[in-house]
Amino acid sequence: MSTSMSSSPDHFIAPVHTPDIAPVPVTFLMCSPKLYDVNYVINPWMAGHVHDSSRTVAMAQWKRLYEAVTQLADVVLVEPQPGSPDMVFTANAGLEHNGVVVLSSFFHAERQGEERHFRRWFQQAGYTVLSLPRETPFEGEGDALFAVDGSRLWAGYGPRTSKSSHHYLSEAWKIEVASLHLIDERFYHLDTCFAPLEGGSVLYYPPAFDQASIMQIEDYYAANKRIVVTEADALRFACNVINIDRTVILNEVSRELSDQLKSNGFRVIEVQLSEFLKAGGAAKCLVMRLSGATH
Ligand SMILES: NC(=O)NCCC[C@H](N)C(=O)O
Repeated sequence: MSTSMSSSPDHFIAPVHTPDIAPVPVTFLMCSPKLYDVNYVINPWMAGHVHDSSRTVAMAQWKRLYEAVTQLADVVLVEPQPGSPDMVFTANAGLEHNGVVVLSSFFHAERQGEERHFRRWFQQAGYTVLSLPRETPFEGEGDALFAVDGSRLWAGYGPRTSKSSHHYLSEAWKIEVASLHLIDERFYHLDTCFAPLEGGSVLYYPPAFDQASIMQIEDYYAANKRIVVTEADALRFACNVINIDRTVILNEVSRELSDQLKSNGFRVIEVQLSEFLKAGGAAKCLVMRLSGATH
């Protein structure tokens, strides 16, 4: 079922139909890099890398990530589509919770073509799909992350997602949304600089946020629960982690950070993802968390 959100938040109608989806522990949506390329520049990472990535190397790196994820969770695949080279970054397809997907409304025209492919996939899989107006950019899980206890949604805004989209997210799941302002173009999505982790800790790079946002993060997470990432590790996409129970899967990071994660009780799996960094993404961008799927 597809439901369209009206252009005015006042007229937003919450979904009335949630399909029966058999719950599975955790499922991730991934997309093969068969058609991956850096074709345009919509973030600072892509500058200087147009057509500079190797699809062969990207495929080998993606397969290692796929294998690591499938050891711990189910993976479902969406078919890559010609003309959508960034589709491999399925985190940006939308945000799903309880069988409801709020579909992304991409800021850049270069990625807007992905929307119909992801919409079709979610509809065929039985999700209720909600759409945002074109003038309300929202980039899915790239900019919206649930607190691990589900008590709130952390949502980024600034370079891509608009703050006005957060109201829709709050309405979709009747959940408190904490809005965080991203102020560094290199960290243009929330999932490039912030990761709530199992056990109630958080991995983050403070300079990516304005002061009010840092205060919100620090009000929520006690000092001993905050794992602050250095700029060098942030630039290795250290915050871009796939967290499944006590395991974190991420790009190669410093020994210090890896040891810190281990001393916080995490098993650390590092997968080299250099080809995807050229487009501005890493481990977490390459998966979308789903609470249920029909196939
Ligand atoms: N950070 C993410 O969640 N995804 C990476 C998206 C990379 C893509 N080239 C983009 O700029 O939208």
